[in-house]
Amino acid sequence: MSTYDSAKAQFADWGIETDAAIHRLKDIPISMHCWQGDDVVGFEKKTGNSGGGIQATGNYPGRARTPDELRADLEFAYSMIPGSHRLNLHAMYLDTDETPDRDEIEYKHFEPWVDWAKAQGIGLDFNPTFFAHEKADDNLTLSHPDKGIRDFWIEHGQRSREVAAKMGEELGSACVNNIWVPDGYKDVPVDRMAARRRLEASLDEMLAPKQEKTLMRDAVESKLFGIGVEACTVGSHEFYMGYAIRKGTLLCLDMGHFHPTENVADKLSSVALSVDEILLHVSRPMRWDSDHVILLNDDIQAMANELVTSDLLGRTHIGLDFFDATISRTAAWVIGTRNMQRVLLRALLLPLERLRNAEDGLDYTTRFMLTEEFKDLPFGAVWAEFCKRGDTPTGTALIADLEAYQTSVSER
Ligand SMILES: C[C@H](O)[C@H](O)[C@@H](O)C(=O)CO
Ligand SMILES: [Mn+2]
Repeated sequence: MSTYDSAKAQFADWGIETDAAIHRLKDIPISMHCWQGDDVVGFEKKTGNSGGGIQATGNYPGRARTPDELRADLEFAYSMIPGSHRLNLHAMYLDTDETPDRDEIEYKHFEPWVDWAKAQGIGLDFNPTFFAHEKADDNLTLSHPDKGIRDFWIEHGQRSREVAAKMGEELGSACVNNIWVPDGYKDVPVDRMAARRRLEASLDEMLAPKQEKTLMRDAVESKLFGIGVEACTVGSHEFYMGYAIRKGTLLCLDMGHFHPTENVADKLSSVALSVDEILLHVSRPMRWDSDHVILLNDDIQAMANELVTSDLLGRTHIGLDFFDATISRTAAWVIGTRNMQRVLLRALLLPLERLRNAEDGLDYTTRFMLTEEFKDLPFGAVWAEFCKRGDTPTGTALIADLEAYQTSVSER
C-alpha cells in the first residue's frame, strides 16, 4: 500500500475523503504578489524607497531588476507550486520604454504582463500605487488638503481601474483592483474628520466611473498604523469597513494591519455578513506590520479554517502580502504560497460534521478531543500527493530545486 493510500484510509476512518479535498484545493487560486520578487521597488525609471511606512529589509542576492527577470523568477516559482495561480501586480511594475507619470498610465504599459499571463494560463490582479512618489511624500494622497494632489491620485486610481478592467477582459477572469493609501499623521491630528471626509470624497470620485463586475472589482484595504503615521491612519478599519458596506466594494483584510493581538481570522465571518466579497492579504506581522513570510503556523491555519468552516472560499480572494530580502526571494514566494495551500488542505480535511455536531450539542469535550486527536493524522502524505499530482517536488527535492535556482540568479 502506498503512503498516500494508507493516509487515505486513515482519513476515511474519520469519514473524510482526501481525494475530494485535493480536488477542491487544486481550484483555489492564490494571488501571488509581484513585490516579493524585487523588494517593492518596481520598474519606474526612477530610484527611491517604497515609502508609505512599508519597508523591505535585507540585501540577499538575486533581486529581480527588470520585468523579464521578475517573470523568469515567477515562472520558476509557479513551477514549484501546485494548483491554481494568479499574479497580483502593482501599478509601479509597468513594462514599457515610456516614462508615464502615475496619472498617465495606460493599459499598453502593462500589455507585456497580460501577454505573459495568457501564455502562463494565469489570472491577474492589480493595485494602484499610492506610495514611492514625490506626490506621496507628505504621507497624504487621496486625503491631502491640496486639491491638486488629490486630483493627481484620483486620476491614477481611475486609470488603474481601467487597466484592471482591460486585464480582466483580456484574461477572461475578473481582476481584483486593491486600493491601499498610506495616508496618515505622525502626530496626533486636530481634524481627523476633515481628512476622512476628503478620503471618502476622493474615493467616491475615483470609483464613480462604472466598471463591469465581470471584468474588475474594487477592494479597499485598511491599516492600523505605519512607520511615520503612528498617530492616525486616515483609512482605518472602521473607515473602510463602513465604506465597503455602503459602496459595495470588496473589503481587504491584511493580517498585519490590526492590533498585534487581534485575531484576524475571527473577523471573516463578521465581515462576511455585511460585504459580498473579501480580499485577504495573508501576511505575518511580527510586533508591527513587518510583512514576514507566512509560516505554517496557528494564525494562518485559523484563517484557512474560517474560510472553510464559514463556507467563504467562494467569495474570498486569497492574496499574499509579505516581503523579505534577507532570504532567497523565490524560496520565500514558493514556501510562503505553499504554506497557504497547506493550511487550506488541512482545513479541507477537517471532520467538520462531527465537530459541528459536538458544538451544536454543547459537547465541548468531544469537540476538544476531536480537534486534538485529529492533529496526528498524516496530512503530510496528502500534501505530498497533491504536489505529485501537480507535478511539483516536495522535501529534499524541492529544497535542491530552490537552491539551484537561487544559485542561478545570485550573480545579478
Ligand atoms: C505593496 C502593497 O500594496 C502593500 O503592502 C499594502 O497592501 C499594504 O499592506 C501596506 O501596508
Ligand atoms: Mn496589504
